[in-house]
Amino acid sequence: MPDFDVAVIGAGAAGLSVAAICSGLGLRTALIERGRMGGDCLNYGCVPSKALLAAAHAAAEARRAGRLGIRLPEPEIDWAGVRAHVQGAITRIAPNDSAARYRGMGVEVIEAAGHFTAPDELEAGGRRLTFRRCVIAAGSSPVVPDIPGLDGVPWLTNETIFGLEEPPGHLIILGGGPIGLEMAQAHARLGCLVTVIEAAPRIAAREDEELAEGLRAALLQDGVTLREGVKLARLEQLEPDSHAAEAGVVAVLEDGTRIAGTHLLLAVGRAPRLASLDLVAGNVEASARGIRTRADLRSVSNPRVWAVGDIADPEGIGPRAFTHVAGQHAGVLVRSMLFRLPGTKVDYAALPRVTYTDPELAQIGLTEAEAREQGHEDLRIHRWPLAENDRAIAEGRPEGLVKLVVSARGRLLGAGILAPRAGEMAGAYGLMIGRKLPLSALASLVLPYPTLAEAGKRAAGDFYAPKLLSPGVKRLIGLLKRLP
Ligand SMILES: Cc1cc2nc3c(=O)[nH]c(=O)nc-3n(C[C@H](O)[C@H](O)[C@H](O)COP(=O)(O)OP(=O)(O)OC[C@H]3O[C@@H](n4cnc5c(N)ncnc54)[C@H](O)[C@@H]3O)c2cc1C
Ligand SMILES: NC(=O)c1ccc[n+]([C@@H]2O[C@H](COP(=O)([O-])OP(=O)(O)OC[C@H]3O[C@@H](n4cnc5c(N)ncnc54)[C@H](O)[C@@H]3O)[C@@H](O)[C@H]2O)c1
Repeated sequence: MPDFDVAVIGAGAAGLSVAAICSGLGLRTALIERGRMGGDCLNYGCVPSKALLAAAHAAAEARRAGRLGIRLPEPEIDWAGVRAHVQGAITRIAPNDSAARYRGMGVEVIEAAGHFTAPDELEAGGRRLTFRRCVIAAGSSPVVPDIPGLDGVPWLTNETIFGLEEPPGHLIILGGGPIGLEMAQAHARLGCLVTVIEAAPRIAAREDEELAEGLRAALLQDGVTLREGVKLARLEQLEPDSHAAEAGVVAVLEDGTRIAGTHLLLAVGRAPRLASLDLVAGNVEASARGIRTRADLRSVSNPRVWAVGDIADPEGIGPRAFTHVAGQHAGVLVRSMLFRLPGTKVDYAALPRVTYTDPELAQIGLTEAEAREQGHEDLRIHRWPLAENDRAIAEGRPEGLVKLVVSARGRLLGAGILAPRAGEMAGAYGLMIGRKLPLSALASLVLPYPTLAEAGKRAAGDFYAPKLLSPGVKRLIGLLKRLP
């Protein structure tokens, strides 16, 4: 008889969801965590980043109130107050993820590092435990790139930046993906100089080019300096002298430009946390992208093992590092591991992602470029600019757009939104794509007026406009008007 029905390694978003479900279904469940309960999302990711952005956006609202005829003085940034807000948000949410709460649910929480000792056995905190099923939910950590000089300079990652006691004078950010861009706007709006260095030709390289263009304009407006399509040659230590008030870092670019900053943030991607798990002992195959699993998240090599969250690499398509994907994975596990339903698969067709800048950039399903790469032909692209949306105009925020990627037969493949709080609009598009609803469902939806969401409905309506206004329909109306 194994000690546990299910042993979960990692108490981040993925592991917590799995442990709660398993224990709720009456399984003897162990949850092994070596760091802080709640993992990255609560402690070093989503929660502190969104809390910091909220403070930054409040400062920006005050600065742009002049657009509405309200003149406010330049806001004073109380960094200690901002930090208290960020830490307060973590503290307020932490009880939901706490060891005490999970023990109360009947989960055996082991606060130690865990690793395999055999295909059906783990060691954690000096204790050996056997399991029927093991779920690896050990997450990912920031990539530390191999850059000459990095060893000799101080640097930050998402694990350390939220702990800064003073605001950075000049924050240099390596990487213009979601972490880099959210942190760039947050710090710029809180009064720091910010330079983003992005090796790819443009920031937000994965996002739709038109939407990313609008985001770029917003960041430039906030005073962020963007260096795109340029590589970092090396880093040098900046000693304090009569010119530089503070010690710091000099980023030397391949084109010879030297950028002196007080702090350096690494935001160049994530790597799965495989090293400490002793996967060989567990007969668990992995690659640099994560634990290799089948579409139902079961390990390809050890049938007792599953992987969820950032560390999972289902069918070689690579991880999708989002908290809502961790939740989706937990749902897949219920069907595949617990109920043994055949044919269960992860499905990312309707997956949303949001960069929580202002405006937010939300993408649900495929971008236009992704749809073309996947071989979809005869695509219809329908846009509606916020400049044509009454609510956006009334609120003085007419920058942004909704862009729909539609098949010739009227099936929504993807939706991109650049708008304030765009993420709040993602749900309807996820439902449309996930449930394969025809575009007419969106075009005929009655939405409250005036809302930003109407922009999507207008874009969908555009698909039908040529058919509605066709000569045939006009002829039919001409005939019908003669009827009494
Ligand atoms: C700055 C930032 C902002 C983000 N913002 C968002 C956002 O707004 N929205 C969104 O959806 N996603 C966001 N993400 C991504 C999101 O945080 C991750 O996708 C999510 O946290 C992954 O959850 P996880 O459970 O897979 O991993 P993690 O949260 O990393 O949890 C894994 C846990 O396993 C533990 N662990 C590792 N190895 C062992 C071991 N050997 N023994 C015991 N314990 C171990 C770790 O200590 C950790 O607590 C953000 C990420 C970052 C970095
Ligand atoms: N709002 C959200 O949901 C949110 C927020 C933050 C992070 N996340 C998750 O975390 C993941 C990681 O985010 P990220 O921004 O670190 O990674 P990323 O992989 O999304 O982006 C990293 C960027 O760094 C660039 N880069 C790589 N090496 C470089 C170098 N040496 N010099 C300059 N640029 C370089 C890449 O071209 C890329 O644009 C995201 O993909 C996402 O899944 C989500």
